[in-house]
Amino acid sequence: MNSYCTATYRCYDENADFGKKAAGIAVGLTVGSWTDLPEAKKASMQPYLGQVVDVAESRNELGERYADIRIAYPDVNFSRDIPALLVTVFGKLSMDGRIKLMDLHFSDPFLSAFSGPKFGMEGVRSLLGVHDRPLLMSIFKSVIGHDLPALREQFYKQALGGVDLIKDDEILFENPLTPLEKRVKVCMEAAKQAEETTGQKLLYAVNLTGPTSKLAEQAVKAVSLGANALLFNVLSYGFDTLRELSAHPDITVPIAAHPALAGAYYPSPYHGISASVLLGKLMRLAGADLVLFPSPYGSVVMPKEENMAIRHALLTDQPRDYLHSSGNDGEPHAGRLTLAKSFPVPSAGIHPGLVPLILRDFGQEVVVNAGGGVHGHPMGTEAGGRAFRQAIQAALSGVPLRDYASEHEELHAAIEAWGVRE
Ligand SMILES: CSCCC(=O)C(=O)COP(=O)(O)O
Repeated sequence: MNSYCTATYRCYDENADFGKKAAGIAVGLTVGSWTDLPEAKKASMQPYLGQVVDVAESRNELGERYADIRIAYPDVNFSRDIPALLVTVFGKLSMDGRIKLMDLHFSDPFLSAFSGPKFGMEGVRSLLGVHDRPLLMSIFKSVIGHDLPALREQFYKQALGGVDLIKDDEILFENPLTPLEKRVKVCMEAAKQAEETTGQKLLYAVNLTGPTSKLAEQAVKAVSLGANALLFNVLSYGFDTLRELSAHPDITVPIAAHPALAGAYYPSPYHGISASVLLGKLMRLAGADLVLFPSPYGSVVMPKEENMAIRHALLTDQPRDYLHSSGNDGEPHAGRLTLAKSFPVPSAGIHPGLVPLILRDFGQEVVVNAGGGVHGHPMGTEAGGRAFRQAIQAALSGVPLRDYASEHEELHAAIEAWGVRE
């Protein structure tokens, strides 16, 4: 029986016959010359022909005419990898007028080729031993041009503040002052030293950079030197690179996906790929254990409904049928598999006064993440981490931040500096 992956597009055009447009896509991105073929040839091409599932015409709030078009693509047309799927459903089409890829549905056979996140949200929690609250991540800031002792100092202060994860800045690449090998060594030493004081485990996501052909080797080396997490700029390398790293048997640490370049894809209503596909479905499918994306509250703002759609894509159960051999009769049997959940990490311009909003929208299934909001704290980096932990505790207890701050000086100072949005 044929199986299909389905793509939904929003296509803007004042005059187009959207039914014709949809048929053109279904044919053009699959068998190509359908209309010119003799009947016998048409019949033999049928299994490879895209199918128009739905065409729903409407107008937006500006009065512009559009249609949501759904096309099913036969799995037989493409190999089971993300590059092949994306080139099929949105390769040439991405350049053909005002059209945006809004959603993707993966067939079970396609999905069965992916293992998804190796750790996922629960795996990350288990590594840290924290299951009853949102996690807190801080970001190295002002690291370019600094040497190893300066980096170590910054790491140590962040760790003492009670954060669960520390990530490199995504713009920290291989450099003579703080090369990855040395960075991992000094930072993991600082993590150990801080743990003696805080009693808290910590993951350090070191930025994996350099030529694509060397990435796996670099990652394995980082892990062998003690790195316990990786940061990866997924969109500059491609989803399949993430999938390879995530599936690599010797890369035994969680991978945090950075959204750098995502703004070139999702913000326009007329072009690109929706945020929930780009930073939700595809990141999870490719194996990101944590996914960073702009929040609706901070300095780089994404509309709330898009944020919630990403959240849904990262967290919702996606049971899938798959075939495996039972080992007894050698026959394939249907089983049930679910991709592990990816931890949502709404980011950019986050400060403690925003924590109640983050928890309201994401519940406990979230990593609160901040760079400037930690290091820019009036009492310093360590106090910055504490202020966030206090804000999380207040929000979990249902206590207004200002009330909680009356007995917690770090939170009080953060609120004085940046205010509260509840
Ligand atoms: C746009 S999401 C990525 C956020 C990020 O990587 C970052 O460095 C944010 O830093 P901030 O000082 O704004 O917390």
